[in-house]
Amino acid sequence: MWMFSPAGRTNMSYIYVDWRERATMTPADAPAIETDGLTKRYGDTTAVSELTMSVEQGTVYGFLGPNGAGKTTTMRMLTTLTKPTSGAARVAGHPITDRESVTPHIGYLPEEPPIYDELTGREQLEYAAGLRDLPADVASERIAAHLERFDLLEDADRRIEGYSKGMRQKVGVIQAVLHEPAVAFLDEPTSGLDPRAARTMRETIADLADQKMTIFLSTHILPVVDALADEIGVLHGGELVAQGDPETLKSRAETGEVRSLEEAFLEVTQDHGEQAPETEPSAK
Ligand SMILES: Nc1ncnc2c1ncn2[C@@H]1O[C@H](COP(=O)(O)OP(=O)(O)OP(=O)(O)O)[C@@H](O)[C@H]1O
Repeated sequence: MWMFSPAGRTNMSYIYVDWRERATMTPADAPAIETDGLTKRYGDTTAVSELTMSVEQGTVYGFLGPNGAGKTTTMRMLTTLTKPTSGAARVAGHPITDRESVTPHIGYLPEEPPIYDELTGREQLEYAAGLRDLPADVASERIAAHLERFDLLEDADRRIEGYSKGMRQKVGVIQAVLHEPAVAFLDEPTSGLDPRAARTMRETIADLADQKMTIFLSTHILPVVDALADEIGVLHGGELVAQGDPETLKSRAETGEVRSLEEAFLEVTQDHGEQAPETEPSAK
């Protein structure tokens, strides 16, 4: 269980009292995520091809790729929502074929957060907490703290049907991490957020990682990845075409020259001629 520090939102520091419970869910030496030849085909389309990767516990993994690269398909396989055609993966130490074992340890923010228009924000989060069997007192404390952090307290008792896209996104993210999963899969978490909310989101992700939650972060906003990721993987045409820590990816092996993450991204994905990714702010 966690709570805000007495200084509240101003110093943005969470205090997680009970993170050990989460940390022990994954065997101490097991990677948070490991895949071996993970492949998904839809008819003639190979969405993900022979993906082999490993993500350490308590790290932020930036998962990049142009549109159609296979990022969502990968996340859907790792969150047990779709079955691989071949290959294997373990999340939090459990094989993804064992859905019941994996799901208690993961949270997922998909592109469209699964929320109900007819509920209020607070009811939606209480519902999500109930699905995760959180005790009511723990749930209400966490919900209140998250709502405050994301500046949603005033709107918490309004129906979601009247929420903006950004407010929906905030609810979606909160419900993905409310149960303090070992691994959170976040697909474009800053989507629709204004600059202040986007900053809160980045700080929240950093805090969660500090408290040993593994964050699998997919976004086209490269500065967010540059700021947060311990490791980056670039998917292209379903294949992992580059992997490493941000500094290694940005330095050109031959010359040692350091380029921006955007330049590195464009270079490793240039063969197939995709457009430049969305950036924040625009690079030139
Ligand atoms: N249910 C499906 N049926 C058929 N093809 C699919 C399906 N889901 C994804 N694909 C195909 O798989 C490929 C990878 O799609 P995916 O949505 O995983 O990419 P992405 O990297 O998440 O893209 P974006 O950045 O645009 O969200 C694409 O060619 C897509 O058309």
